[in-house]
Amino acid sequence: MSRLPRLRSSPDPSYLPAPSIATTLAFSMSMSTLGHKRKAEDDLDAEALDQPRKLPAIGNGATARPLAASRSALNRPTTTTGPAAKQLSGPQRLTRPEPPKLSTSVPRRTTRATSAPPKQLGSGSGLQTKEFRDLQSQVASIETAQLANAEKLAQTMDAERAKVAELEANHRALSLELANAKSLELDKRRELVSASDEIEKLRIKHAREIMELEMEVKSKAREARELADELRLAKSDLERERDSVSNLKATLSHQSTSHITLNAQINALQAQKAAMQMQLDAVMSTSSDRTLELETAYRRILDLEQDARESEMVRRKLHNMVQELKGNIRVFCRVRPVLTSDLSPSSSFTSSPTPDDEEKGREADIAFPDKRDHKEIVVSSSSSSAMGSERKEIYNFGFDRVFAPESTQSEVFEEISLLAQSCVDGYNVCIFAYGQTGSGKSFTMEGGSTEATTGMIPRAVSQVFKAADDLKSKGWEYKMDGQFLEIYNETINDLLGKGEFDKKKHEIKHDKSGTRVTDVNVMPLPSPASVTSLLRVANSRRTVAATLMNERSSRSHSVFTLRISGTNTHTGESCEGSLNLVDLAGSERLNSSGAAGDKDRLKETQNINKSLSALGDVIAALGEKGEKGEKHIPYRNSKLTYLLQNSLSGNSKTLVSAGSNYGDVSTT
Ligand SMILES: Nc1ncnc2c1ncn2[C@@H]1O[C@H](COP(=O)(O)OP(=O)(O)OP(=O)(O)O)[C@@H](O)[C@H]1O
Repeated sequence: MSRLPRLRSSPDPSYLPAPSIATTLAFSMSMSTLGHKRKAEDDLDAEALDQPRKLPAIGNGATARPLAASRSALNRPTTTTGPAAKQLSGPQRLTRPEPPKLSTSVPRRTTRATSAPPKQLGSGSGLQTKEFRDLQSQVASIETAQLANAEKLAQTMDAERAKVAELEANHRALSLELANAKSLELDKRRELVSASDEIEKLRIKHAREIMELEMEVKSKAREARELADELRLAKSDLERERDSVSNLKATLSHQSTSHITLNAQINALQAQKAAMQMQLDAVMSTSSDRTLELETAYRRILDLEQDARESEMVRRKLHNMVQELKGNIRVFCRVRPVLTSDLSPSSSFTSSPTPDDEEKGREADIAFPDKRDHKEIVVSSSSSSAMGSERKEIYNFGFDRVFAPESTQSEVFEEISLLAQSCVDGYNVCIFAYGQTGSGKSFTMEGGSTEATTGMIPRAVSQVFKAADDLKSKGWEYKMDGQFLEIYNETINDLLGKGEFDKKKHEIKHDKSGTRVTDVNVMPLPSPASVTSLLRVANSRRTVAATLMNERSSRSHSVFTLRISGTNTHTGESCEGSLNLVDLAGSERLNSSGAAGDKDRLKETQNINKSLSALGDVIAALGEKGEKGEKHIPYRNSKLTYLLQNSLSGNSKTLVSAGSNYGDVSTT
């Protein structure tokens, strides 16, 4: 910023007042005193010229005038001629004025003294005259000198007047210059005022700029802080990046090693590939032969599949023939082992005779003499006569198969498994578990909790699923559905339903599509596991109504029916079979069941016996029909036989597993 001259409120000592005319005259008159000062002023002026020019203080009056202006006026070139011009052309020469001479009036006074000499001289001696003359001569010389001086003075006066005139001219010039200077000063003052305004504006602007700059500085400081934070973050990022770079470098070096290893492996593999390519070429060269062979084999497979389908049909026929030869109705006898519970005083084991045995006064024993075919069972009983002699009776029973107490579930199932295959082949199969309460019917049908004791129902179901799966390769696809019914007092209950027992009326319908029971749940069974869950549901539904010997489950027939429908996608054949697994109600006698004195139990037992004898009649009639041809089969005599009509008639297979314990063999 440019430095402007400072305004002054008081006159600066370096400024001299402008000389007035009077002072100029006085100045001229006292030149001698100024002579020695002139040098100093010149020096001062020279010094002032060297100094930076200063402006007079505003309001100091027009009298204040810088000497420099006067000097410059004096130094200004002029066209004036004459002595003044000569003086003005250079620095003015100031001369010491002569001392003032005596005025001309003095000689006039002297002349008057000559004409009238002092009275003292007139009365004196010659000496005094001489002195007087001397004095006169002196006066004369003085007067001469005075005259000379007066002339000189006149000349001087003229000179001074000329000087005065010159000074007056100077004065006028200076006044003019002063006026010019004043107007210049006014201009300057105006300039100064405008400059002051401008300065003020600049100050305000400057202050605003300072403020803006301060704000900018603050924002810059904030930015700097933010940048510092960012820098810190960037540094930490950089550190992390450095770490990761070092890790990457380590990984890279590791990868480089791996790369080298891989390159080596690639080279080895390429060599291997080349070798394999050669092998491939060799193989390709023989592939056409192989393709031909494959086509031949494919045709052969098609032929074999056709053969297999035909064989399957043959197998079905043969299988059925075998089953028929074995007998469409078969009866097994299974004697369960003695249990610890049988050894209790109330047990029916031989060591503790049943009321019937005691009634007859005899003990029963069982033997299995047919060790090869297992078809015979011998029951012997001994009794004492009234005379005290012992009488022994022996009964021989023949069955399609006898299972001794030590027989396992899998051995029993071996005889049944072929019937499961018959179901898949489109035949109806009925397997009955018959016997007294506790003779092992449920054990045989449902089994125990271990794999070894798994019963016939789960095994048969698994077998059916397996057989269906095996036939898939021959184009057969099967669909399975299941239902579980209970017949109690000649009333049908749905064990898969939700309603109360004995309330809902279910009717049995026979039509072309098969047997159907109204309002019962038929569940799709996609896997053996779904059958297991179905059995669990059914068991949880079975009502517990205790009798003297067992529960309601023992006093009702339960019928599990698995319906199998299959279609052959290759041949378009279809078949429908069913597997009925029936756990019959206990076949105990009225007096042994304890039902004789109980009206409800009596009705229960009568219904059980009626339905069991109806089943016996139907089976017997079916057997006779096979031998003699047409015969009426009394299916309608019980709900059970009517329900199973389709599964007992025609080419159906029926198996009765008669369960027994030692004490009850005679009843079986
Ligand atoms: N072959 C066997 N091996 C071992 N235990 C058996 C056998 N048969 C039956 N049992 C056992 O005998 C008892 C009675 O069997 P189970 O309940 O099967 O008779 P049930 O004839 O079905 O009786 P209910 O008519 O009351 O149902 C059960 O504890 C069962 O485990």
